[in-house]
Amino acid sequence: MKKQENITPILKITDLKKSFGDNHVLNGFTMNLYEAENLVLMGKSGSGKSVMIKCVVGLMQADAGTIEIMGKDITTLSQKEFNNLRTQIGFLFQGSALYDSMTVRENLEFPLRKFPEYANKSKQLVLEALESVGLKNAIDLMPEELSGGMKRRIALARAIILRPKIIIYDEPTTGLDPITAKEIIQLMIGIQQKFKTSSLIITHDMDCARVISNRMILLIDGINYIEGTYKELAASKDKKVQEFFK
Ligand SMILES: Nc1ncnc2c1ncn2[C@@H]1O[C@H](COP(=O)(O)OP(=O)(O)OP(=O)(O)O)[C@@H](O)[C@H]1O
Repeated sequence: MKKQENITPILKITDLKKSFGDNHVLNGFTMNLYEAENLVLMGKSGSGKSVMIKCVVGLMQADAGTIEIMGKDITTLSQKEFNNLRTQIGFLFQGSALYDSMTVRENLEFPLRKFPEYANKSKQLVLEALESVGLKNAIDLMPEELSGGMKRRIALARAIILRPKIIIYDEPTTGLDPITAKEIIQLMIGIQQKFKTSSLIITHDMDCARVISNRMILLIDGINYIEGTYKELAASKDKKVQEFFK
C-alpha cells in the first residue's frame, strides 16, 4: 500500500479520551482514515468502539482529544455546520435498522427529508442507490418481505444515498450466513471503488477483515494498540494481537 504520511486524512482522531467514572474506556485513542481506503477497526466487546463512533458523530462528548472530519475540528463547528458535515458520513448499523412500517422506497427517502435541495431528485437518488446494491426491483417491498441479506443491501443503499465521503460500517456481516456475508463484503468493495468512499469498518469477522481491509487497527486498552495490514498484524508476536487471529 502507498505511503500515506503526506496526505491529509479525511477523518483524524487525536488523543481521544473518554471515561465513565472509573471506567476509562478511551485513553488517548488516535487514528487516521485516508481517502478511498478501507480501514478495519477491531476490538474486543466493550473495548470502546461504539463510544469512539458516538464521539465522531456527536452523540457523545469526549473528555479530551480532537476529531477532525475533512479538515474541520468538530468541536469548533456550530450545530448547523456539524449537521452539514454529518451528511458526508453514511452509516450501516448493526442489524440493518430499517423502519418496519415503511416500504424500501420510504426507508431510502427518509434521510433525504431533512434536505429540501434533494426534493426534486429524491426519486432518482433512490433508484440509483438501489441499483448500486442490485435491488431496484425491491423498491415497493416492505422490510418483512426481505431476506437478511437483502435488508443489509437496502441499509447499504440508504447509507450511500447522500453520496457520503465516509461510510462507517458497524458489524456489516453479523447475523448473515457465510455466503451472504461474502456477497455483502463484495458489495462494500464495489461501492468503495465506484464512489471512492473511505470506509471505517468495525467488525469481529476476521474473514471480512482479511478480504476488505487495506489497513487494520486494534483498539486495545483504550488506545490504537497496533496498526498495519492484515498480513502484518497476523504475523505479530504480541500475545494481545495474536488473540485476534486465533
Ligand atoms: N453511556 C454510557 N454510560 C456508561 N458507560 C458506558 C456508556 N456507553 C458505553 N459505556 C461503557 O463503555 C465501554 C465500551 O463500550 P462500547 O459499547 O463502546 O464497546 P464496544 O467495543 O462497542 O463493544 P461491542 O463490540 O460489544 O459492541 C463499556 O464498558 C460500556 O459499559
